[in-house]
Amino acid sequence: MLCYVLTVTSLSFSVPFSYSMRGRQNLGESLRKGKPSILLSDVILYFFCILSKSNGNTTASGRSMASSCNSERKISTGDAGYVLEDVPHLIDYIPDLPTYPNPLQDNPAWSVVKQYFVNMDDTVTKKVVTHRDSPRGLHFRRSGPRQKVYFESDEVHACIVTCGGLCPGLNTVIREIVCGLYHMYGVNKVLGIEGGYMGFYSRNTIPLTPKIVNDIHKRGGTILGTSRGGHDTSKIVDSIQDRGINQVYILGGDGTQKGASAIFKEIRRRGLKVAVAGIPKTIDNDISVIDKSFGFDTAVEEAQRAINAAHVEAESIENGVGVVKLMGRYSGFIAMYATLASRDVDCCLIPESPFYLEGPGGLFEYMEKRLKENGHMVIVIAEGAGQDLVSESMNALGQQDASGNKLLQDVGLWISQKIKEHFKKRQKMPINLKYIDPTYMIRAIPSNASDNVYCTLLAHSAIHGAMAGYTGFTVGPVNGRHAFIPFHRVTETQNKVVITDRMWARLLSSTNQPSFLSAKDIGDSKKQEEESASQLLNGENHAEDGKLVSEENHP
Ligand SMILES: Nc1ncnc2c1ncn2[C@@H]1O[C@H](COP(=O)(O)OP(=O)(O)O)[C@@H](O)[C@H]1O
Ligand SMILES: O=P(O)(O)OC[C@H]1O[C@](O)(COP(=O)(O)O)[C@@H](O)[C@@H]1O
Ligand SMILES: [Mg+2]
Repeated sequence: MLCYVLTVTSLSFSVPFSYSMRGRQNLGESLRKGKPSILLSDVILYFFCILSKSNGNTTASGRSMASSCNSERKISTGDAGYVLEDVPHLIDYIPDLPTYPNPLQDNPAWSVVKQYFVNMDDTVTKKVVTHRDSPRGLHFRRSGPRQKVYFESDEVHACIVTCGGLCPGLNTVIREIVCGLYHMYGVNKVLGIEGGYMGFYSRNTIPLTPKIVNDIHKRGGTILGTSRGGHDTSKIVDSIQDRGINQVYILGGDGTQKGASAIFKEIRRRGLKVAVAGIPKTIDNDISVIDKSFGFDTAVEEAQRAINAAHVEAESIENGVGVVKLMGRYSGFIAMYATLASRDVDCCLIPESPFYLEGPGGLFEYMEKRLKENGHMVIVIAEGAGQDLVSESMNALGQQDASGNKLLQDVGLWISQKIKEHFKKRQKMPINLKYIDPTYMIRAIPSNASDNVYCTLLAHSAIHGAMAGYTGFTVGPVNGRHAFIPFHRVTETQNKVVITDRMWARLLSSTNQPSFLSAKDIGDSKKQEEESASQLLNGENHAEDGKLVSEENHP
């Protein structure tokens, strides 16, 4: 049996985790050295794994399993270093809830599927690259329809809310939740909460039906509106309770998922039969664990148009320089993928890779060389790149938005100005610079075909999970298979481009830009890389592994 109790585990410090003996030795070693960079929660998981060896249970398939009662996490272990990090369920705090047959079994579209209910023991592995002796590592519960559901169709009163910045695909997810609930589960009471979290207690609601949402996937933005700030947990839960809502679908990024986790905890504290499901949204692809976020593909595709325009402009004039700013507050995935896809970019600057302007190996030296060779060049810069340099020269005040996110200086304008000033001094090399900032244009478009399909799967995963009584979870693909993931896993760390991964090397070799790293930096990163490779083999699972770039996905 799985169970969990409440502890505070959000504090982040560092020790690697592994189920294996080798991992235990590493943990001891790391504790002795005080090595930075892993999570307290993983330490808890580690100690649990040792303790749980004597606490055996049997799964539906008859294999031995052990389960955790020592943290807020719902963890069970199995043979060969198998660890399942499960998500909460309504029966964890409301025992004896009745179940009902899943209405999908009478649905003509679904009943033809050979195995339309997911096996209760199916889990999805976080680690796909393994060695013969390495432990199986961390797993998440596979998403999908279950044989028994915990809500009757006419009992369900769902609501949907969208929070944080815009992202292509929000309307598609809204549409697919409404249509999926209606067509798969016969649910027809769905409310849209207007204007983000604060809309729960300060705005009207919109009834959502398949007819109302029929065409919305063709529009950018969110028909519900969105906001930053204004998260008041008890007022939100009061509103959920007062309105008789029992399924809450929350679309948003890392901040939103933290808010969703607080809502889930308050709902559980009050003992309400309300399922809370998160659908991760971030155009920056900065949410960890999941393979990638919806809207990201669309953003990369749309960025091509801006890069192309910059290239056409730059190519048409002597010493033409095109500068394109793309979104990416802390993670440079859009800039990296847009650069790799375009082949017209000569330099890509991202937050994860610090750069400098002057002197040997700096940006200006590279620009001079490139302009001499080619007569024009294109620079792509992520909005969060070089913020330390910008703050230095602009005396930034450390302002924040309503959600507490750091407000960034316009690095695109800043770098354009710096480049102009530099080449003005170099009289023999006058340049012509065009700066393009397509950021909000990219964010406001509807999702492309592949994101639309992806949004549908995310919406369906969330619906199947909520109907099956799971709660306090977010959904997303892990190594290509959709899974239910506990909130804390996606909020503890951010997904970032790993500049020691092969993907960044591919980018450097395709643009030929300097790495801006000193020999010492390279030595340090190599050491880190070796350490993380050995941690990977020891079965440690870091939420910050950048799925889009990690070696796991790019052989
Ligand atoms: N730690 C937190 N706890 C509760 N709510 C939060 C937290 N961080 C952010 N939020 C709320 O989540 C919503 C969206 O957050 P924001 O950071 O703006 O966007 P995103 O979810 O895209 O990261 C806001 O309403 C904000 O108040
Ligand atoms: O101007 P806004 O609405 O605050 O949005 C700017 C931010 O939104 C983003 O597009 C996405 O941020 P979130 O996903 O955290 O909302 C960032 O790239 C950007 O810095
Ligand atoms: Mg965010």
